[in-house]
Amino acid sequence: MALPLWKNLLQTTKERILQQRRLSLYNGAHGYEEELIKKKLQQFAGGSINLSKEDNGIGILTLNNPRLMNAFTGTMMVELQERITELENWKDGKGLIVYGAGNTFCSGSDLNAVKEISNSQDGMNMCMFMQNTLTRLMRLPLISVALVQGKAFGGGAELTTACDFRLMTPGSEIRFVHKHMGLVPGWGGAARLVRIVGSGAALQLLSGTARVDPEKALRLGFSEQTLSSSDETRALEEARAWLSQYTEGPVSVIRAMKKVVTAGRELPLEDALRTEKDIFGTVWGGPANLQALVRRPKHK
Ligand SMILES: CC[C@@H](C(=O)O)C(=O)SCCNC(=O)CCNC(=O)[C@H](O)C(C)(C)COP(=O)(O)OP(=O)(O)OC[C@H]1O[C@@H](n2cnc3c(N)ncnc32)[C@H](O)[C@@H]1OP(=O)(O)O
Repeated sequence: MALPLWKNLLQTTKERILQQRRLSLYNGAHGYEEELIKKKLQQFAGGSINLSKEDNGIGILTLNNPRLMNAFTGTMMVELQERITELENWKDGKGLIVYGAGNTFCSGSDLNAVKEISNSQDGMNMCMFMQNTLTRLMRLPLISVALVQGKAFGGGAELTTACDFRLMTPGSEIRFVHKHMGLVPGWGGAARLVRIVGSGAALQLLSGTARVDPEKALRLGFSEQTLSSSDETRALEEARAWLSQYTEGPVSVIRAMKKVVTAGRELPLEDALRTEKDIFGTVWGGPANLQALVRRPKHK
């Protein structure tokens, strides 16, 4: 007998919460108090994280606090988590561009807020909150690009590592300034940077607080391309065009492709192979596969 609607909705909501708990890196077992840190972060207001979901399946996530070089206030950290949840539930999503308003990327945490949460408990909870959020961003079944204009400093540099790719505009700069703050990365940036550029280059960038310009980023394999324009609008159009070459095609196949690569990157080999098999099963004999068998495309 079908469940009454309210029970069905409750079940779905419960499943979604459990799913998000499963997805999260940290929970109560790690001493992580999400509701506590969210309440604390809400005390530091300013700026916003905006998301527009376009018909072509590409989302545009805007870090919007240009007066402070798009530094993350507390409410922006909470809004980033809310936008990531929206993106996890966007079943037509294929790609994502993350960029900053005012022709600059992000200069990390809002130092005004950082001063107020410099005690250990708040700092560790903020660290776990942002690691949870950026890990979910990294695992989205969408192909993601950080469009770096101007400066990506500190946590802003770490945010670029949670995207699949980075595109940089002329004159832009990524810089892990943590050492100057008496810190190491706390949002997961070190763990991801090692996997992107290797441990040697990562150690040099972190311990040397090197200015990574577009040319250096290309040499390190940290950036895919230096865009031709540093004009905000034209750079966004170039980023859309670059990403579209990878998101062109059936949404089910693009999302499955990101999932098999995520499995290959994160799982031990045999688990990755089994996950690939399971994901293969979701597209084999599916509409896109059957249509291709009729069309018999020539791959010239
Ligand atoms: C886990 C890492 C994480 C953490 O520990 O929580 C962090 O990210 S710590 C923060 C790391 N980031 C920084 O240290 C960057 C600090 N900012 C700068 O170095 C410079 O602002 C800049 C990014 C190089 C840009 O310099 P410039 O072009 O000269 O602009 P201004 O410095 O004049 O900045 C304009 C305006 O913005 C304010 N601002 C900039 N960054 C921040 C920030 N992270 N927090 C708060 N406010 C910031 C800056 O103070 C200016 O405002 P006014 O002083 O009111 O004019």
